[in-house]
Amino acid sequence: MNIESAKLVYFSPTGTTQSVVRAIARGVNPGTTEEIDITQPAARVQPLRTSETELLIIGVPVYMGRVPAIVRDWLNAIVARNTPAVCVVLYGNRTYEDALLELKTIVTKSGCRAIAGCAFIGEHSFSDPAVPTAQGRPDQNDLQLAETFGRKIREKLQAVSAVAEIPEAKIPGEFPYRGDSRLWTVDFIEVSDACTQCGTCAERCPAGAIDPADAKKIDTKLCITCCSCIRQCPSHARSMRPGLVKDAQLRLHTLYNERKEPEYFL
Ligand SMILES: Cc1cc2nc3c(=O)[nH]c(=O)nc-3n(C[C@H](O)[C@H](O)[C@H](O)COP(=O)(O)O)c2cc1C
Repeated sequence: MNIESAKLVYFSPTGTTQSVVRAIARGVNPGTTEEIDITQPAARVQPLRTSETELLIIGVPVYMGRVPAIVRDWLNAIVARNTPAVCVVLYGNRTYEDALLELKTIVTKSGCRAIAGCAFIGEHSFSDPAVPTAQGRPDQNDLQLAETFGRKIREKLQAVSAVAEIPEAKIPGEFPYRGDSRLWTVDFIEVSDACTQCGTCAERCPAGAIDPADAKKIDTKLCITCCSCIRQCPSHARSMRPGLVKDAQLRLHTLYNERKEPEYFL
């Protein structure tokens, strides 16, 4: 079967998931693509509906070994009918535990057929140039591999005449899921005098945790510690203050400095 269109769906506060999903789509090379970026709260209001005639490439980062809780309700609300789906997780060189299996299970319950899955490595959200973890990932090699994976998906689709004939991908993982998806409630962002109150951080925060009227005010109950505001501040006014997250940054840098390689399952 020929797939004429693909929907690229991703939650990607620091951009690594987005770039791998796009690279896979380049390899698949469908006629048309539509991007559905669910990083912002406003994009998670409408549920997604898909059909058998389009390919879904759906990506999330791994948070505590799991699919981020912030997008789980939206993912569970997807309405699909036999839609072939590619499940993508990005993790920060520690481990993806059961996140890929969890994503596959969610999309399957929504009516998709999970025909492929992969786990790629992205620079850890807590990484910075002084204390890096998986810095610069995904790199050129990763993105080339993502394109190759995309081409293999295309071949898998072309070898059959209907979605029901495509074997489901065997995804590693355990149930009950091992990771505890509860995130830390922590006041860890330092805002310096360089802040111009431009509002970029509040606009891009995936959790709506930053007050648009005062970038120094953060609702720690909503904050998901994704560090998008630190990365995207045009004045470099935001940083991590000492504490739980900063300690984790050093721990990750020390314990997970050996390069891991992407894996894919078809
Ligand atoms: C709250 C939180 C929890 C995370 N948990 C894990 C984890 O369990 N294992 C891991 O290897 N990386 C973990 N990471 C790192 C992200 O999975 C990784 O940096 C990913 O590439 C970020 O994707 P994005 O750039 O699309 O936002 C975590 C990041 C955050 C913010």
